[in-house]
Amino acid sequence: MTPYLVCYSSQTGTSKKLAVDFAHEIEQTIDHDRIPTEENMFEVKNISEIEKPEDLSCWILICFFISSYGDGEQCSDGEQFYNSLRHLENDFFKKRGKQCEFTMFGCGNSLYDSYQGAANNIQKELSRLSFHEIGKFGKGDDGCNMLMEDYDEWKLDTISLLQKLLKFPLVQRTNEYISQFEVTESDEAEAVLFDKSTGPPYHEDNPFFARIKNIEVLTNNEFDVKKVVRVSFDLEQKKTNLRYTTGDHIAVYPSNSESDVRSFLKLVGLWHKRNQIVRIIPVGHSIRPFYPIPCSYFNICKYYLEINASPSRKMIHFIANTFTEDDAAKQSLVNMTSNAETFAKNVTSRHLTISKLLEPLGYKNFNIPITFFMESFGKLKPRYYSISSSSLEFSDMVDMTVSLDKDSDSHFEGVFSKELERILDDKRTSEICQIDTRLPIFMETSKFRLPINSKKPILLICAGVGVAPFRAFIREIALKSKNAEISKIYLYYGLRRQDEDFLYFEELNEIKKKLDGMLEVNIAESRGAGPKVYVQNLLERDRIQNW
Ligand SMILES: Cc1cc2nc3c(=O)[nH]c(=O)nc-3n(C[C@H](O)[C@H](O)[C@H](O)COP(=O)(O)O)c2cc1C
Repeated sequence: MTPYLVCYSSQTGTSKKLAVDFAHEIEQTIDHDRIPTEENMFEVKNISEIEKPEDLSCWILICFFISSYGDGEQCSDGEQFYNSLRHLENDFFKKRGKQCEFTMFGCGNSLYDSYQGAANNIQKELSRLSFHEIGKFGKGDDGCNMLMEDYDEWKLDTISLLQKLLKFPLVQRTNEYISQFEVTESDEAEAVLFDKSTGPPYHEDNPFFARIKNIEVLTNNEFDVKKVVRVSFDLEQKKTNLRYTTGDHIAVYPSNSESDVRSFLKLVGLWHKRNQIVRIIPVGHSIRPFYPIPCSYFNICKYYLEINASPSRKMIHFIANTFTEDDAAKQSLVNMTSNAETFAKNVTSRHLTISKLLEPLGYKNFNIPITFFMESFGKLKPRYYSISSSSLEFSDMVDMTVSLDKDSDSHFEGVFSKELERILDDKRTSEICQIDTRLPIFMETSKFRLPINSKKPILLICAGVGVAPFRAFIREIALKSKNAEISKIYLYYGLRRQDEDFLYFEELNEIKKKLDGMLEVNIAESRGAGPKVYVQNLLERDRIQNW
């Protein structure tokens, strides 16, 4: 067992990514030749892997990375841990003569009322149990695109504090880049991509390649600026045993577009070698390979590496000082990173990818090894969506409703949005209007559920594509209405223009007729011919109603 633990709780992977990075960075500062251990000293674990909170005293120090969900609540992987923690008596660890220390970094979004609720709650409980907190409580704010900035600043302070307290023998750091990977070219056959032969159970590390049964555009605007599509997947349940409950989430692994892969491989000088099979093996223990070995450069970049991730200020600063000898290019990057606000304005808020950022400075002026990006960007993350079908109605099929992320001003397009656009194009051009595409998916359970057997009215409030899970709930209630008494549903739905982006218009009208007064649809139109109306205006109007 290692003496130090880095423990994360995460819904969509941000905290996990930071925890892995933190362990990796601190390991890099330790001179392992002068310390009698063969393994790394910082182990990374998901919070759900800690069987009981009493076990926390096994480690000298625990560095927590905790994300908040719901209304300042724990992510699903952290719920059980937090509940058990709350049941321990005051000063639990002190009374047992244990001296335990922790650091805390929370991931949250300041637009939520309970900003950092989950991290705050764990911190409070640990202090009550006489865990001693070291350093500053770090808070990463996703709300103003500052999460990575906040993290980098906290990391710098925390690592130097831990170095002093734990008295590690330190390696001398320079601007020199030392790769954490060993790269060898190979003439072997490529390993199977996303091993399709692995059967159930399907999960994040073993997604199911689901066939797209149907894809349709739900919006109706001339220039398709805000396009929303419904995608239906065949779950092939008899074979896969994949199940979901209405209100759950579906996660999809997108792949990077060929043009993005081309730009990226040109940047790292490997486009001409794109089909070369390579073995890229991590040297230390802190990074695990997230791609098959051996694999071609092209496939690593297309299916596994997050090449469109947002570059951090620290990363660009390092590139300026380490990977270019061109003074003009260097100076331009140094200016860009001079302070957090300039960087956020010029890079982060413009959604610049690394290829787009460096292209105007000339790819030939940089000599950046692909391994640097493998360390910095990591694995292509799955994208999570609310399921918009009812499992009671269709157990063998799952629908999701996706708004395609496209910003014509900054030329930004989301990775999955681009892929869906391509699939729509393929469908349009194929003669029989059919699609033959499979995408890697898995299911994620959630706490978002209809009340059980309640006769109370149900109030559903949403805007735009937020109607997705409500469509599933409404369809489910309509199905139940055949055999049972149901609650009255009030839907408050904000949209821009009824004739353009009223998603599921016909479906909702049909259900409304069928439910005979038990579904009330209230539309707030913000860009229609009349005055701007938002859902809050309708709620204010109807607040006297007896919901
Ligand atoms: C549905 C939802 C609810 C959220 N609720 C909160 C919240 O109550 N408080 C908060 O500080 N952040 C909240 N967040 C923001 C996330 O904590 C933040 O984006 C974080 O970086 C996600 O980390 P993860 O990828 O590790 O799950 C919420 C995000 C989502 C999508």
